[in-house]
Amino acid sequence: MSDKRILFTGGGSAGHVIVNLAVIPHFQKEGWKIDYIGSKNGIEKELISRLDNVEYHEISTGKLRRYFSKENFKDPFKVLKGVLQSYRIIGKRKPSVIFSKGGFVSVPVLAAAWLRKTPAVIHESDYTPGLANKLAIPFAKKVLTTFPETIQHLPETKAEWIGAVVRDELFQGNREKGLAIANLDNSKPILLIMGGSGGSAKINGSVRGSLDELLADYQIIHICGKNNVDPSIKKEGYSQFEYVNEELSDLFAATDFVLSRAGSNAIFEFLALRKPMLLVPLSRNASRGDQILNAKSFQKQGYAHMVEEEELTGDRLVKELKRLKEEKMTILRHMRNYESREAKQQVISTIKQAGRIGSQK
Ligand SMILES: CC(=O)N[C@H]1[C@@H](OP(=O)(O)OP(=O)(O)OC[C@H]2O[C@@H](n3ccc(=O)[nH]c3=O)[C@H](O)[C@@H]2O)O[C@H](CO)[C@@H](O)[C@@H]1O
Repeated sequence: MSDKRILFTGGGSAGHVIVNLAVIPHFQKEGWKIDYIGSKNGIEKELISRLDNVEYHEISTGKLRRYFSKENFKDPFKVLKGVLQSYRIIGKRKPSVIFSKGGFVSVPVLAAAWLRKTPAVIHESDYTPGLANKLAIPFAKKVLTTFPETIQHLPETKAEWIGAVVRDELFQGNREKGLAIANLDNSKPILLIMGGSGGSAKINGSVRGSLDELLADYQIIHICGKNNVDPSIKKEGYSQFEYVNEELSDLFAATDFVLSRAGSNAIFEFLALRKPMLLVPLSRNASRGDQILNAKSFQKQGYAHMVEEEELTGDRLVKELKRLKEEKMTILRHMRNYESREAKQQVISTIKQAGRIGSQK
């Protein structure tokens, strides 16, 4: 067997795992051994444990909060423990290269990689780098970006724009299967609602408050987030899910329009699949405002309409979703200008180069 070995990290939310899920199968096909460092309870553990032949290692993690909390005093020790644990794992598994998709769990892993002199590559999918990636960049050899504009926020010698990495299987969905899964039909256009991988209370509330008006125009697939399904709502044409794994490609194939948060991975998936979208980015009160930049960039290029969270009311939602339907052809025309670059292949070859393995098989 081959001794090619790679270690992945990234987690906290699905947005920090999905790119790993897209590239891991390619490395597996080429005979690489795969290790993954993640947290004890993060979504990465659940998503990675669904894969065969990936060894998952848990480490202690801290959260980098922008607000006061007693936990802020304990967290530096947890992060330090995470560095020591990662240092031991890297020493034992001896990967030739490490790939990080970001999130808090990745910071100690990258610090340990640097101490072990193991080359590391980071992927940043948002318009501006997140706090975890900012801390980890000094330890990395390369930083790959989804948005071309992100390059200006990164060290020139490390930054490389590669575009969005989308999972292959999302292009292989079947509309009829998707309709059957959601118990819907072809009588009205299908609106898919996704409030990010964790769901959005704000979007869920606005949608449910205007459900009858929305159902007059659309049938709805509502991915609400963990514990957010409301079983008391039983309306024809309205189908709820907590979180979707294998069935996502079929549900996407059944989708005509999208209402979504503006997480980078999700919106590039909708663009690659040519789904006109209305975006409600996470507000500046709850984040560094990266989703607002993601959404503005999409709006500027004609791929999406956008409503800021503070302006979201039931009436506005109904009005904007009617407008989205009316402007479908214009949005699709703009979307045709987007070329889905060979980002995945580029990520893979950059990772291999960083590990000085080149493209040898
Ligand atoms: C609250 C928060 O911190 N959000 C951040 C997080 O978003 P979040 O974790 O929501 O990430 P994204 O929107 O980028 O991606 C979500 C991913 O989960 C997948 N998916 C979602 C629902 C589902 O049921 N099944 C499923 O597979 C989507 O197809 C997509 O690939 O990471 C993104 C990428 O760094 C950032 O832009 C967001 O600001």
